Amino acid sequence: MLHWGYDEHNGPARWKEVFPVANGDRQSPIDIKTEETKYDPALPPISPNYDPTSAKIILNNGHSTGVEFDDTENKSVLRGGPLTGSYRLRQIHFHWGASDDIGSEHAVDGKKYAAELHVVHWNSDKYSTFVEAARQRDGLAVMAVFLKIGESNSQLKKITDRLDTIRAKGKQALFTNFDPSCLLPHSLDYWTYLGSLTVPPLLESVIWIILREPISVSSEQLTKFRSLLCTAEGEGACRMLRNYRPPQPLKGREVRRN
Ligand SMILES: COc1ccc(N2C[C@H](O)c3cc(S(N)(=O)=O)sc3S2(=O)=O)cc1
Ligand SMILES: [Zn+2]
Repeated sequence: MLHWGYDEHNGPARWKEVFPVANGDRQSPIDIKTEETKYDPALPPISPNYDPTSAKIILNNGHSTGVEFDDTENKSVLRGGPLTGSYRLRQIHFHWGASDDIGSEHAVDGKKYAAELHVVHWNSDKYSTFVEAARQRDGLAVMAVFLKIGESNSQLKKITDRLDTIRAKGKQALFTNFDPSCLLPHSLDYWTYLGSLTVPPLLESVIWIILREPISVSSEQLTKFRSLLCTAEGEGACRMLRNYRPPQPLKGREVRRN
């Protein structure tokens, strides 16, 4: 396998050849069986506090698109929920499929949404860099939001309207004055479990916080994601039609809800 991706020759089924942790005990995503989740009265609300001036750039990294934030100080953090201390906002990105009936990474009772937003944070109380935190069991916290096909999402439009300026892999553009809270649903009720990055190197360092209420996305907005390229300018154009990893074995893990 050359470079990992989501096609037959380099997709999730083959990642274990280069990243053996793909068969580990706390891999993500998972299918959340709601009947088996455990209500935990001790779980407090999650508390995102983001400063819009933290936003820096919007980019196409070849396997997703998203916004990167200035994480050189504690300006935008996530606290509460299952977290101890504060986790610093690093980036947001999306996962989607080749058609509207698939695309999310996590599933709920076997149901997949059209797409999934990930808001990535790292434990800046205990670790000094993202890369160091990404190697620790409690190093990362990713908040996931499901995108359900429906009305066009006016907040998401701020991102989908810029995708034609970053079509090729490696392209980026200035993107500031953006608070990702605008993409969160009304309710911050969540499920939480211990898992991993869903992209190589699949590090088992993520505390997952999955919001139970989805936000909307229109079919036209999703089409814009699928028009992104996973190849750089001048390379043979290959469209980013899908970039989700399928659900992985739970291996005895507990999924709690607040
Ligand atoms: C150590 O090598 C890494 C360096 C950087 C990254 N990043 C970019 C990825 O898009 C990506 C995907 C994540 S997901 N789907 O939430 O598990 S988290 C994340 S990232 O911002 O950390 C990942 C590993
Ligand atoms: Zn992700």
